Amino acid sequence: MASDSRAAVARFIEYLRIKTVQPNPDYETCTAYLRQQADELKLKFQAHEYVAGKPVVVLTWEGTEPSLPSIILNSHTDVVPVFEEFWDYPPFDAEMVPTEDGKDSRIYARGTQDMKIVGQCYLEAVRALQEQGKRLRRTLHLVYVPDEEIGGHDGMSKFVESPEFKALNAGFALDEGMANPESTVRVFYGERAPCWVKFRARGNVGHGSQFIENTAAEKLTPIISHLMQFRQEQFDIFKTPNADGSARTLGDVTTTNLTLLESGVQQNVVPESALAGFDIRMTPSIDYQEFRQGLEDLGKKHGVEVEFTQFWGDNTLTSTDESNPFWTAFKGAVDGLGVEVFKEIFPAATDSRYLRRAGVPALGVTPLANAPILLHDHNEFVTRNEYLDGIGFYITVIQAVANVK
Ligand SMILES: CSCC[C@H](NC(C)=O)C(=O)O
Ligand SMILES: [Zn+2]
Ligand SMILES: [Zn+2]
Repeated sequence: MASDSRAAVARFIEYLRIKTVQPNPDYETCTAYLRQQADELKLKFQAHEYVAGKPVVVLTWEGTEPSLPSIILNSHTDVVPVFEEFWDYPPFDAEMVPTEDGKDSRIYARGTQDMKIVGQCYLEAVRALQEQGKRLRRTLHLVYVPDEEIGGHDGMSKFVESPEFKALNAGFALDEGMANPESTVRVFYGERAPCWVKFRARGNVGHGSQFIENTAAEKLTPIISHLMQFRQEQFDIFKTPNADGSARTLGDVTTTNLTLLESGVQQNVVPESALAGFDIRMTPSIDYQEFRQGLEDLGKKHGVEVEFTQFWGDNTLTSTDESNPFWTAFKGAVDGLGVEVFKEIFPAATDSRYLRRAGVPALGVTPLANAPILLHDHNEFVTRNEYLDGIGFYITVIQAVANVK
């Protein structure tokens, strides 16, 4: 833990108060804050703008063996919008509210869980290690990316393609995970891939009182039925326990949701067009290209246009066995802390997918056990002790992975 926990909490609060909220995040103030941190910690500071106004900030602490592949400690700086009227405390004040037993305080702010706690813990862990006079073998790059919450297309996606990224010579990365109401810390070694597909049907029009044939809705209906049936099959699998009796997780199955329906102008007019859009998340064990082809064939069979607005075709997983020395180091460190980890596939999409596809093994971890899942929710909070324990977690874990030989 940091030697001065009061100051560590004050810095977290300062970070939380920066309104990096989509759709107009204040990245300028955020970058100034990170520059200040870099100055205090004597870290090399770089800000790269692959898209104007959307900085990727890299803070570097050189290791004693800088030729070894480095460690990326990644976090995104943006946060999702709020419905302020549903919050008990202003979402960008980071108010500290004592818990009922008086032993802790809740810090309420958008981004506490997702994921400013992680970004600030990295900084505090480096500060504590420096105060202890430690040097690490491998170079650390604390990477602060924009726009993860809207897909990372102008952030991590562009960064991993850049010469600046290649120059980092990264060998391993830590990124975000998710809180766990259970007692274990969730560790994500892969992600489900987004497949966002739209089916647009066009058909005959006419008076709503007639038997019009080949209407747009008539063409779209079997497609919706087909995908709803697939949804049910997967849901049934999800509800069936594993052979060892444990519950399946979302990462084990493919989910399908009908999220867009557009059609119609007036109730007695048969519409010319109808659209159904689905948010499908593919579990990494299926063949993504085959799945995509199946959707294209489905559209063709019913004479309907198919458009993929998002399709992630890579299912690289991070090894969680002895073949990956960073996993061994990570697991040994958390075991030493008495923390039990639960390995999972992340149900949604994070910037880790860009890192894994670029060949950098990544683990997604947010050290919040016995904590409600509040990302994107009203009244998002973490407690002061969770934050301070998080710093302790990273002090141990960062040393372990950065000292891998
Ligand atoms: C396909 S880009 C969208 C990214 C977003 N990420 C999260 C973590 O919510 C999602 O999975 O919906
Ligand atoms: Zn996040
Ligand atoms: Zn998020």
